Amino acid sequence: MFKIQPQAFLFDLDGTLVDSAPDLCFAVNSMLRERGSDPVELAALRNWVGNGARRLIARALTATMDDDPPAQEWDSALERFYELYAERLYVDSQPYPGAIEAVRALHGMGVAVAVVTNKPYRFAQPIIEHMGLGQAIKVVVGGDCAPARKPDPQPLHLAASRLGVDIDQTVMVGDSATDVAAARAAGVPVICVSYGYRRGIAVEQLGADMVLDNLRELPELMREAV
Ligand SMILES: O=C(O)COP(=O)(O)O
Ligand SMILES: [Mg+2]
Repeated sequence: MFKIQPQAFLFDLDGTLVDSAPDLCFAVNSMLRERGSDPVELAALRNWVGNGARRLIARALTATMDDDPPAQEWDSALERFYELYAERLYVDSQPYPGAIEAVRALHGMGVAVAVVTNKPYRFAQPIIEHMGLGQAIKVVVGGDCAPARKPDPQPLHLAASRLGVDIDQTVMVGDSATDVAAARAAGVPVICVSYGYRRGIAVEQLGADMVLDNLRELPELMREAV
């Protein structure tokens, strides 16, 4: 599959390494309740994650209000969500099966690992630490770290440069069309997981170079390619 033996993997976070939707949903619903709105279903919210917190809140407000709220209300809803989510980053969130062992195995093989997420850095980094991956994941690029978020390729370039590897020596691993588009824009191969948050798009429609059901398969592929 790989034309090159990659020096680094760039992992998406939400929907790829961690099922973060339950804690996101709790914070979104706490915010909505405070505003007097009805809560949203976890199943619906899973389809709204992946384009950053602002878009998540915009989707939640649009789904629960008859009319679009005034601009300053979007901002205050987002700020309140940030406060509520900060208190609860990993109460019900779970790493996906195989994710932790895959990252550790790649690290042990001398492959550099970064996370490139649209989640704000201040939320992403503690989740990675909590999963026990703070040592293995050398670089975390959050949605607020580069001038633009995925699907723009800039966060991938930033991650590669912080890792000290050429972008051509990296492979992106993600769960969504956003990740595939960012990888294509950066000209790097992309692997998608068959689970995660895809906004209703079938995994076969994403146009990934490879689909994996479990990230545990990734270090095996690297070993086979040696
Ligand atoms: O949209 C978000 O906040 C996070 O999304 P990502 O980790 O899948 O990039
Ligand atoms: Mg994702």
